[in-house]
Amino acid sequence: MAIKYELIKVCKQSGARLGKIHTPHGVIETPIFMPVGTQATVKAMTPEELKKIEAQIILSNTYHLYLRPGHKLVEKAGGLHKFMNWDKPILTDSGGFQVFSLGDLRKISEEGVEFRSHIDGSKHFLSPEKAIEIENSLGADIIMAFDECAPYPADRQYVKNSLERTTRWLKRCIDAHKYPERQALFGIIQGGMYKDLRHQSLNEILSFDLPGYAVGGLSVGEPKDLMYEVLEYTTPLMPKDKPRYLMGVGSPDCLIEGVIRGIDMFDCVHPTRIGRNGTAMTSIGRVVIKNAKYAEDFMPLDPNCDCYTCKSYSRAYIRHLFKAGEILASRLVTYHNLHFLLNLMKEIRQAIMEDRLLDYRREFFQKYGYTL
Ligand SMILES: O=c1[nH]cnc2cc3nc(NCCN4CCOCC4)[nH]c3cc12
Repeated sequence: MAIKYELIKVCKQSGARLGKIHTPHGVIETPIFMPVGTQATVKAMTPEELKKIEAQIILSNTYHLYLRPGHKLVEKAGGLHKFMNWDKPILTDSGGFQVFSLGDLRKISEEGVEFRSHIDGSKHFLSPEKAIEIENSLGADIIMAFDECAPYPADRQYVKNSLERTTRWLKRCIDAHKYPERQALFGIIQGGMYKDLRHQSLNEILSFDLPGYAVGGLSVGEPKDLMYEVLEYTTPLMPKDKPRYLMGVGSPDCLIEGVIRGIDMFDCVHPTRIGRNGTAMTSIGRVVIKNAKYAEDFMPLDPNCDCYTCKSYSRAYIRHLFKAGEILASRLVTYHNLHFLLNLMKEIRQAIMEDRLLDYRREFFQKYGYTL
């Protein structure tokens, strides 16, 4: 088996789970947040810095690496781990989501999707077989099936047709997968915001015995409460002995709410993307550092944080770096934001261990300024 999920404990206060995923590149403690390294780098971070903040697994994008530098080149380099000098677990998505959201989508058919590259406009075709070929070349420990993430909103019939095609595509992914013993293929549950369609997709995807499953089709612009509602009638029907991955999530409140609803794995570009724009996630809410009010503020970004950025620099200095267009600006706030989310997950794991996750949520929300 490419990976083994070990369920350690279920929180008495909620559906939250504490677990471990054993992979060929090491163990992942769940619930976990996966920093996104789209083009074989978590932007502005070195692998050593990622290890310093205790990142346990990172995500890379198949669509981007196929277009540039090409999956065959990465394979020649010895695979993604060697190419990017990251010896811990890696997860790659299948590229489907990026094609729908980035590429100039030309047409979608039973065979796959034809699109133009967002880099040079060149024409390409991605199918379940092609996606798996690319992911096999990249060599990630966990690879995602080629699916369609239905847009939001979308009408019932479209969502039904789309989820049924995603199921047919999953079968083709399984048949095309060359290394099931060392790369764990996860299926992705679709079904939009329709309870009956979610259950149909769940039954179809779970009919394939896979090492893990993702909840797709969420974090696509729907209200957060709607996302929580879909999770409430989806995760309880997922296998307890397999990891559950909520794709594209997210912000601190969504991470806590997702864990409470039984999710084990999360990824989002949020902390790194807003970090590069100078927005810091702190224990007392967001700090938009370019704001003039920080010009002579010699406090750390987050007075309650013990990360390198917060121990070494002031808000005034970091604001100066952004105003001066210095590269270090992005690095310091990215470093802090990732540390903030990874530390949040560590505190969540501790709260599950002590059966006090709902208390933790209340305390965090009060400090962070969320409303329950
Ligand atoms: O069904 C899916 N299948 C395969 N990959 C996905 C990736 C996904 N990513 C999001 N949301 C990401 C939303 N981001 C939030 C931050 O800003 C960029 C977009 N939702 C997603 C759904 C899927």
